[in-house]
Order: sequence, then C-alpha cells, then structure tokens
Amino acid sequence: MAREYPLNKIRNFGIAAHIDAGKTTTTERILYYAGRTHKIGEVHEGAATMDWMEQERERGITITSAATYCKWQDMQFNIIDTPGHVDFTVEVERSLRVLDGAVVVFDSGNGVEPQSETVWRQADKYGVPRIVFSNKMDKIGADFFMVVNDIREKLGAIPLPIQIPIGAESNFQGIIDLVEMKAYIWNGEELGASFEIVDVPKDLEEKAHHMRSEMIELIADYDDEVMLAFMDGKEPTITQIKRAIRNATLKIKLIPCLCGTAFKNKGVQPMLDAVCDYLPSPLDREAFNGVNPQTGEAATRPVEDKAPFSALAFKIQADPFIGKLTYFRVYSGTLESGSYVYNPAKNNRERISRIVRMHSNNREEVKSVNAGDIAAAVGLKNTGTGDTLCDEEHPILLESMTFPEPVIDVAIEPKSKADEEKLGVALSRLAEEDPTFRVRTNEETNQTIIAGMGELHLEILVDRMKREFNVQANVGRPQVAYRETVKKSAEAETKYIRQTGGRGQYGHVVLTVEPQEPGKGYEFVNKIVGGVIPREYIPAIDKGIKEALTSGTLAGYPVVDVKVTIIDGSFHEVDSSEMAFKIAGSMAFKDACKKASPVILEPIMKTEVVVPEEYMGDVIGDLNSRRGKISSMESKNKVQHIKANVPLSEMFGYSTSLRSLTQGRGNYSMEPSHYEEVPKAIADKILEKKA
Ligand SMILES: Nc1nc2c(ncn2[C@@H]2O[C@H](COP(=O)(O)OP(=O)(O)OP(=O)(O)O)[C@@H](O)[C@H]2O)c(=O)[nH]1
Repeated sequence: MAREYPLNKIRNFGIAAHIDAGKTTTTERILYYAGRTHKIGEVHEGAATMDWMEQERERGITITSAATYCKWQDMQFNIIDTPGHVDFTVEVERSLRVLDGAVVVFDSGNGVEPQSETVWRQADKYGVPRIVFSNKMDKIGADFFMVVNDIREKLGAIPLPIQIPIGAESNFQGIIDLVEMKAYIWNGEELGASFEIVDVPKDLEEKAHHMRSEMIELIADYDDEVMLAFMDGKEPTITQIKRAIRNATLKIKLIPCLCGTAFKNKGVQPMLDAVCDYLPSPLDREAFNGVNPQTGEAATRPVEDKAPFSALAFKIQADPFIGKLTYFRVYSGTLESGSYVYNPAKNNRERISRIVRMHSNNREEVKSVNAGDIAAAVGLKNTGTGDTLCDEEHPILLESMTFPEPVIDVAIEPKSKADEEKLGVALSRLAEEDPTFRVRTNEETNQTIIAGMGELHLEILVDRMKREFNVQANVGRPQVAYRETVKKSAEAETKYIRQTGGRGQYGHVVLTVEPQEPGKGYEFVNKIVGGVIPREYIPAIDKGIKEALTSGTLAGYPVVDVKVTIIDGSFHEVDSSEMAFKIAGSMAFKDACKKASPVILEPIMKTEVVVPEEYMGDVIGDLNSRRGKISSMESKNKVQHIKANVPLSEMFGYSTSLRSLTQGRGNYSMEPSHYEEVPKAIADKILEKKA
C-alpha cells in the first residue's frame, strides 16, 4: 500500500522524564491540539487518555508506555508516553530503543531530578537525539534558566535555549522564540488552543537579543553558512538557523531547550513545531545495524520500503479482546497483514494475522505498514521482547535491548487449587509482557517466587493478577533479590548413566564455568570437536544449564554472569537422549559452580537524600551505618543533596527512619544501580537463614 506520509515527514518520538514532571499532561495537550481528541483528559481527574489502565487512573501515574499517533503540520507523529517511576524503567528502555527522538520533560521548579538523569543516560545509550520541554512554568519557584544550568552541570550536555519565558509562576504568559524573534502569548480560554504572535515585549528585548547571539554562536559550528554570517557579523537567515540547530540536535551535540506549562495550556504548540524542525525522521538515524544470523557478519538495511522487511518487536501486551499484541517498529521494507515473518533468534516463521495501529488502548486495523512505522501485530505466538522479525530470504538480527535484573523478591501462594492453575497462566502472561518481572520456584521450599524492580512494580503485578486473571493469592513480605555468581574458573565432568531394563539413559558432558563481566549475563559456548557429542544434543545441554541457573548452589538464588564452555563428552548409540544430556549438563554445571568460588551478590541502590542542612550529620551517619557509600554532597539554598550507593537490604523501612531523623523534613529517592558481592559476614547470615 502506498504510504500516506513520505519518510521525512514522520517523527517517531517519546515523551520521557522524572515521575510527575508532566509527561502525560503534555501528551494529552498534544492530542487535543492535533485534533486527535476533542476533550482534554486530566491526570488528576483520572481521565487521561494515555493512562488507560485502571491502576494508572486510580493512582494518577503512568505504568505502561502507551503509543499513539497524530498529525501535526504536514507530518505524522508516532508518540510513546513513558512512565517516570523507576520501577517501570523497562518501559523507558524499550521505547528509547525503537524511537528516533525524545522530548524530555522537566519540572521547572525542580530542575534535573535523579530519575531524569537515568532517562538521559538511557537515551545516550541508544543515541537518541532529544529536545527539552521545561514544564510547570506556572509553578511557584519555576525557573527555566535553572533547568538550563542543570542540563549543563548534572547531565554534562550543552543546552541550547531557543526560547525564553515571558514571566514566571502565576505571571507566566508565554515565550519568546529566539529563532524568529517573536513572542507567543496565550490569553487563557479555549484550553490554550489559540495564541497571539506579537513583537518581542520592550522590557525583554535586550535579554532576547543577548540570548539569540549566544544561540547563534553555539550553532555556528554546525552549518557553514551560519558560520560565514557569524564571522562577517551578519544575521543568518531563519532557514539557516533552523538547519544549524537541526544538525547539532541530530548529532546530539546541542540540546534545544523550550519551556511552558502543559497544565495551563501554554507553550505546547511551539514545542510540537520544534519536534518537526529538529527531531529526526527515520531517514536521519544511522543505518540500522545488525548481523546476518547465518554468517555472523555485520548487516545493515536501508530505510526504504523497497528493501527487505526488518522490524524489532519491543513490547508484548495481553489484550483481553484480541489476544496477544506484539508492538513492533519497522526499520525497512513493508509488511502486509496475512503474511509471514521470520524470527531468526527463535528460528521460526509466524503469520501476522492482523496489523493494528494503537491509540492508547484503542486499535485501528491497517492492511500494511511501511519502513519507519510503529504498529502492533495480532497472532504472533513465539515472538518475545527484543526479537527481530524479518524476511526469511534476507535474514537479519537487529541489535536487541538489555534489561536490568530485578531487585525484589516476593513469595506468592495461591489460595485454592483453582487459583493455582490460574496463577500459572497469569504469571507466564505477565512475565511475557515484562522482561523485568521474573518467576521461579525455590527448589527447597517449593514456593513460587516473583521478582521485580521494586515494591510498587510487584504490587501492581499482583493487583493485575487479581483483576485481570481473577487469581486470589497470599503474598509474602518483600525480600532482597540476591544473585549468585562465580569468582574463578572451574571444570567439571558428569556421566549420567541409568540402566532400567530396555533403553537406558546416557549423557556425558565435560564443561568449564568462568566468571563474566557484571551485567553480561549467561553465555553458552560449544567447543566440542570431532563429534564426540552429536550436534542435536547440544541445545539440550544448554537447556539443562539454563534450568540450573535459576537456583544457585550456595543459597538457591539465580546465577548470573557466567560463561559455560562445553569442552568434551561422549554419547551412546542407543541409550543417549536429549533428556540424558540435559540432566548431565545441569549436574556438571552445578558441580563446576561449587568449585568456582561461588559468591552471593546484592543489589546496590543509587540513593539521593534531600535534607535541610542541620540534619546532614545525622543522615550521613545513618547512611554509613547502613553500609552506604557517600558519592557526593551538594548544598543548594540551605538544603543538602546527598548521593550515596546503599545496599537494598539496608534500605527497608528507610522512609520511617528518615522521617524521625529529620522531623519529617527529609526526602529521598532510590533506584537500582548494580550488583555487588555481599561482605562475608552478611553472606554467612544469609546462608545461616537458608540452612
Ligand atoms: N502546576 C502545574 N502542574 C502540572 C503541569 N503539568 C502537569 N501538572 C500536574 O502534575 C501532576 C503530574 O502530571 P503527569 O502528567 O501525570 O506527570 P507524568 O510525568 O506523566 O507522571 P508519571 O507518568 O506518573 O511519571 C499532575 O497532577 C498534573 O496535573 C504544569 O504545567 N503546571
């Protein structure tokens, strides 16, 4: 099907930021101004279009990222509104992987907050160009230039203010566009849909000219004509200025900064114009790299409809009406409903029965999608988050995405026999949707353990289990999700032989286990030569090891960051089977782990505590007693910002102690940072408890 918009008229972008900065409110305005909705749904009234889950509406927060699309000027926008709460970071990660650009929203009263830093680093990781919208200019204490400063100091990026505010707090009236040197004034009413464009107010002329010169100086490096004009002391044209800003933004050298208040309906339309002018179209992103799954050689695809089809599945969502929805981003080629796609990671083909475009949780069926589009497919059974979908004749494996390890465990127990069956279904569906939600069985206690990114994350999942799957279950207390790994290399050999009359069992595996860099996960290497174990048994060994990984040899916690190499073994013509090799693989792995200095790892939380100065000493003393390592301290307006890395196990109940230490005047936030080896004395205690 012919495409409705040429590729250079498409903008795939996300709206991301710290919790409560106003992402959802901003998205609601976008949809209203773009004529997509006829009524603004307010977050605090539980009516936001994009926050469609019941739990989102009740709590006024975004939990799942919602996709939508709309038209602005002559362009098509595909927008993803992402959650701000750290527990749902997976949604931000997968969205940034497939989006071309991002609007990062800050709270003008709070500046760059810890979670905004995290989002910023995620966008850096995937090379996503971005612009900043400094929201809540109507709030007491709102200061656009503080946000600009924070971007430079806390994020180490170079901010490029392309607007300045007219007034602030309750007197915020609009903005001056430094590119065109015009003032945009909103006079209230009509939900901000209309505004006046007038000359720059006299009292702000000098400031605007000064800021504009600074802007031109910064962007001159990114366009020859602007540079020439700048050197000759002449005015570059508006087209030249816009081109220079665009070049610098696409290279992520400068960050255009804009401001407004979504809630009071000011500043959103110019921000959308900036999305058109400065954020990338699918054509502007680097060629989408991957590898040829057959040869392992590097492969790329041009962003063209005529090229072979390639897409990345980035989100799975169980839909009560039409079954499983698989969201995907098309990088090259076209896809028609009813056709087949190839999944190289799983080596299978699947039929796309229908293709839909999503507007929040509503669907619009389409016959086909083209390069650059974001849509969802119905009918895929075996495709998981991060899998590539492509043309079988021209296979490619696109770069996937990485997800953090969950940090909190909770035991869950069905209330009745009927609940037990439903629980199994619910858990596997939810785990399929969310790669940071894991389920395992503790081998010793036979308990089902669910693991997630935080207490809120697990609370929402348990709530969904009750509402969507009708499962009644008892939920235990949250516990730290420890992990196990090994510190040195070791070898082990297992011969699994059973003779039970008739056909026996024979599997013989020799393998080594060695530590991997933190975060690298599990790697399986087959170094067997000369067919001592036939090829068809190798996947069974891998499977056996993967099962063994779920329960470590020290204390039964999942094993991470190990590389396993199969180096030798043997088989029996009659008695060998996949089952025998699976068991042998699992046993050899466990044996090798025991010899390879296994250790327990614990999650470390990046913590920021904000307290009035007089409580600083007590708060630091307390953090030290919790094994915290202070990484920085900064004083702002008599308020101390203390950053520290603290083990999660020491942070349970922290809000209560902070409250009593500071008479309720302290605040803190924390998010998972990394895993570290548990000190010996603590490891002994954990083992003692397990024994
Ligand atoms: N004063 C003021 N309040 C705002 C503005 N924009 C949003 N808010 C309010 O701030 C709160 C949070 O807004 P949301 O849009 O839900 O923020 P969010 O970033 O989507 O939040 P999460 O998705 O939960 O991370 C709501 O109560 C909004 O009404 C603004 O421009 N000014």
